[in-house]
Amino acid sequence: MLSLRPPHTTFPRTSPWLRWGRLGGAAAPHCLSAAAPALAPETAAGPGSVSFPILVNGCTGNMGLSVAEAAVRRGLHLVPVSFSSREKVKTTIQVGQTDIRIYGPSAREDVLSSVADEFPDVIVVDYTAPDSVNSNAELYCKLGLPFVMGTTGGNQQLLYKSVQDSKNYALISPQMGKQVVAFLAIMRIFAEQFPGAFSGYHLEVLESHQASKKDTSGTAKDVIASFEKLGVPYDMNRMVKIRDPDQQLEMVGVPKEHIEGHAFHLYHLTSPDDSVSFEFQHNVCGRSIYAEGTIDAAIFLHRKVQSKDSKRIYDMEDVLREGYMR
Ligand SMILES: NC(=O)C1=CN([C@@H]2O[C@H](COP(=O)(O)OP(=O)(O)OC[C@H]3O[C@@H](n4cnc5c(N)ncnc54)[C@H](OP(=O)(O)O)[C@@H]3O)[C@@H](O)[C@H]2O)C=CC1
Ligand SMILES: O=C(O)C1=N[C@H](C(=O)O)C[C@H](O)C1
Repeated sequence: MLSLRPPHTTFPRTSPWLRWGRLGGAAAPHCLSAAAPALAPETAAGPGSVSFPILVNGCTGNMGLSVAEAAVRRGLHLVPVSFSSREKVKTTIQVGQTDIRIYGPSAREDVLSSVADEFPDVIVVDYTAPDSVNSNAELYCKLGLPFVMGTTGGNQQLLYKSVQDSKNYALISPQMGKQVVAFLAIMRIFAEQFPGAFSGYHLEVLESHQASKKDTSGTAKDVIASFEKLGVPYDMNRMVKIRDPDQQLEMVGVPKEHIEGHAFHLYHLTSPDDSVSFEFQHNVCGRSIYAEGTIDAAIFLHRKVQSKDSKRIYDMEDVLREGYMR
């Protein structure tokens, strides 16, 4: 969403969400409280659709579970194993008709190695934790398991290097939601076409996520990279990260039912003399947009592996451009 205020309006340089809060939520983002309707299996797995094995790592977490459920809805074959960071976890999780067995870290390599033998066309999806990104990716690369990395954080340079060195296939993106992916692409193109167009402007970035989110929004970092090319330097430490549920309800305007799963982002630009301002927002409630996008990504990557495409590393812009996103 882009809003242009009339010139000669002085904006506060901090907390536009607080300003909205004071406006009684008039300009606050709107979220539907009902979850997005699930696709009927018969539609999802209709003629011409693909089916292949998919292993979702991180099924004990919110995204992992949502992706596993979406995989079943879309007619993919859910491999009945997943992993935890905890060694003593004796649990199974039921997704559709499948009981997923959760293994601890010490079993990871053996179990994944058996999966690679048993399901040679498997795609692994990773929704774990920022501090697992690199070690998990290294193992997938070592075993030649193509993977979709939805988990944010970690050492991104090292992540790309692991994939490059191993010649494994991977799709890496901090953002799987189709419309947000399109927004990120537009910002990238905007910056390429008009480098420095916002020189001298001042940028404020606010992001609000569920309290359990450990890292800074990877999506916001991506958008900021475009703003920097547009001429606006930004110190990541200045980003306002809201994790407190009371603030989210009162200041940000997150619907109560989405306090435990939301991603609200606000970018506010002001000209040097405060006479012009821009605001961009993308506000997501729930996780269905990411889960569906992740399945699109897995289908895309599966096709690339099967066709032995010479390109090995992809992002969601590739998926969007090739028309794979629903
Ligand atoms: N790309 C995208 O579009 C999106 C990305 N994300 C990212 O996905 C990640 C997960 O988010 P979310 O599901 O909300 O977080 P959760 O905390 O709900 O889930 C993460 C799960 O990962 C498990 N886990 C942690 N370390 C490991 C490990 N080494 N191996 C296996 N499992 C592990 C944890 O389980 P346990 O305690 O049992 O170890 C936990 O249940 C975050 O980085 C988030 O930023 C989220 C939404 C969209
Ligand atoms: O942890 C989340 O929830 C999300 N993480 C991703 C990110 O860090 O950019 C995507 C979205 O913001 C939801």
